[in-house]
Amino acid sequence: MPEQTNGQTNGNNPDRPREPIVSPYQSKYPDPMSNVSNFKIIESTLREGEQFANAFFDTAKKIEIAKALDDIGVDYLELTSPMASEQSRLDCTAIANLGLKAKILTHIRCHMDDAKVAISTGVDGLDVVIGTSSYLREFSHGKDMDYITAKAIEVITFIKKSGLEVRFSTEDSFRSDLVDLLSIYKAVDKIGVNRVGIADTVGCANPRQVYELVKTLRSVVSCDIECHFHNDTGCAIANAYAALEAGATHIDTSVLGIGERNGITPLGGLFARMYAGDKEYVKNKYNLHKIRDVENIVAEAVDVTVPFNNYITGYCAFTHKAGIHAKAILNNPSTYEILKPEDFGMTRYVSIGHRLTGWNAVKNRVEQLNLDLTDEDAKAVTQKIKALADVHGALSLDMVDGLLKKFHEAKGDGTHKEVLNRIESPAQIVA
Ligand SMILES: CC(=O)SCCNC(=O)CCNC(=O)[C@H](O)C(C)(C)COP(=O)(O)OP(=O)(O)OC[C@H]1O[C@@H](n2cnc3c(N)ncnc32)[C@H](O)[C@@H]1OP(=O)(O)O
Ligand SMILES: O=C(O)CCC(=O)C(=O)O
Ligand SMILES: [Zn+2]
Repeated sequence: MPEQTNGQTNGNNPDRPREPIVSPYQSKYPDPMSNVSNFKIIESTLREGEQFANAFFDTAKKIEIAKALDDIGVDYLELTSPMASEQSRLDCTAIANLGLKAKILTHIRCHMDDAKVAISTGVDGLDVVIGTSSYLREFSHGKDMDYITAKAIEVITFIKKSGLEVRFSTEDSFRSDLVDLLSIYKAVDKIGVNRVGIADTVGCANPRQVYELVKTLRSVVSCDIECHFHNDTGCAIANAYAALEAGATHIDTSVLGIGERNGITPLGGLFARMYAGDKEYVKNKYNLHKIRDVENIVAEAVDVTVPFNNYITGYCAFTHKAGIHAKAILNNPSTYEILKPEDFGMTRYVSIGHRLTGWNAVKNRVEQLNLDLTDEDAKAVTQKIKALADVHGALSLDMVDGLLKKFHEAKGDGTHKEVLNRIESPAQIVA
């Protein structure tokens, strides 16, 4: 049994019962609009992620990340525009030639020059974007909707002629006029664009607004619908889920959510959310055990640590602490877990060396250590752990084990109660 030293015991027990995830609020009937059980991931760590403040990926690192994401089974990899720099262009070509299973896309402005250079890199498809909100029309490119529509048609037609997949996206969609949006999406759908994209560029949208816009768009275009959500106001994962419920087909992600400002929908967070929606679809399609590896590669590359409360891989994502939780978790992990750690290559821990612990969790540790102690004994040691933790803070698992072993030894000659009374500090346990 692998052990932790920070007061945590591995509570995994394969003999314990597990139940399927069931929510009484889950609809009993299939929703024909919803793509929660049928979606694709456009992984943009190598595009949006490169826009993260700390990001600088050299060619070798981009290739390492691309391969790691390909191992996970993401459907697409989106790369920085080849117009960004000469090295960006060379990197696009290099990754397009790796022979990965994922389709390779690059991201360009709605501009013929960009399209020509992008096509020459050998990627499988181009993601074309142009801002349609009044902010971007006035302060970014300065073009009106007539110009944007005509240019979109010209660029898409050109890309299609080259045989590549093409997506057309409006930047800042949620601050754009609805009639403008639907008109341009209809126009590009008519000429055979493969996907249209909605982008919450400033992270202003909420799930209800997302649902409404995607549902409306779904009734207007026949092509696929991609969605891109920034996380400025904390809705990026929920918005992705709402978009899929409303009929979107593709979601943009990045590893750890890195991107411009505080980033976009994180890949791991999307996995967690979608697993709760349709576990079998997510487990069968994606290699969930690899998420930790790619997060570690990216975290190191951009010089950050994986957040303590990260979805799935945060250090406490599967740690249970309070006595009430610990007892129930040890009886049946589904009581307090919606995600099975083992499905993600992770391990559950039960933390017992603190003042919130309960005798059931301590008794479980007694059993793991094969000690012959009664329930009353476990309760007595639990009280000692609490008393020590009140004064000295949390005890490590080694300390808890030491206390249990000392108590157990002393039981042989009947001095266990005295031994417990004598211990006034953790130092005395190891003495
Ligand atoms: C919301 C997003 O994240 S969109 C993706 C953002 N990605 C990037 O910006 C990629 C990295 N960018 C770059 O390397 C550079 O900005 C380049 C190479 C794309 C352009 O560089 P520059 O020519 O020096 O222009 P600059 O960055 O100052 O301004 C952007 C130019 O693109 C134009 N533009 C902006 N958005 C678009 C668009 N979607 N479609 C067409 N043109 C656009 C602007 O009007 C401006 O043109 P100007 O040169 O006539 O002023
Ligand atoms: O191309 C897109 O759909 C999104 C572009 C982008 O990064 C954004 O609008 O935030
Ligand atoms: Zn973005």
